[in-house]
Amino acid sequence: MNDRYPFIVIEGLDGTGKTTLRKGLFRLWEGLYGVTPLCVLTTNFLAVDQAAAIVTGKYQPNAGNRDAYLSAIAADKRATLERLVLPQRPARPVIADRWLLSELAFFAVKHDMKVSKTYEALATRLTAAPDLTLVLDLETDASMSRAHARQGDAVRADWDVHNVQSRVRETYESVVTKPDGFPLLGDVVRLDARRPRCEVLLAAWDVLRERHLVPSLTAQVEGGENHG
Ligand SMILES: Cc1cn([C@H]2C[C@H](O)[C@@H](COP(=O)(O)OP(=O)(O)O)O2)c(=O)[nH]c1=O
Repeated sequence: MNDRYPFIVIEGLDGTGKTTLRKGLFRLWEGLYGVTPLCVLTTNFLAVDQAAAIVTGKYQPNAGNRDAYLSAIAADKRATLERLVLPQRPARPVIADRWLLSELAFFAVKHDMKVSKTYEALATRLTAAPDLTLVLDLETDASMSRAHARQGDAVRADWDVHNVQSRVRETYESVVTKPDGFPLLGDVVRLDARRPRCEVLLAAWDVLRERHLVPSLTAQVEGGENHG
């Protein structure tokens, strides 16, 4: 096992179980290896001068602020890579709650922008890809009712509605079925999120193991190595 830990992205509609899976992976890494992952979000407001463009472009999207928003999230992602993800990878895995796929869907749904066009705009600014993008897939009705049942859930009328979420899901699907066109997503693996959460966690862990993204426990014991 080299000392480079993986950068893992979890994508999926609200309510599909991203937080649940992230917490499960976090505990497995801590419990099995004594290594605490770093968890980041799709936007971390690290490019401070871009914060206003991010908030306006996300919550009041219109044709006039589209390009400024795209450029702002590219700058924020670049700052997140340079200041959080890349420096931490020698020491711990990094798990992102949403990353590029969510942005492709936002621009497709809100601005009718082709995913290839959004991708190109972001790709020119990004220096590194995750090893893996896990896409939690669940019928829109089911994800929405899970999300709405959540305590304190803030529902947005222009986003958390069935026809919008269905279009977001269709966009995910269009990308997941053509991953070769989107190398900055890393390996893209769809997980069936209808299953009980322990099965989803096991499936995700199997994907990591198959790709040698988790250290082998035997090697660790034999080598007396402790990554903590
Ligand atoms: C994964 C999962 C979550 N839930 C609940 C827990 C949460 O209240 C809600 C949403 O899960 P959550 O993990 O918060 O999803 P996301 O981060 O993608 O929005 O659904 C279930 O009822 N069953 C499940 O299998």
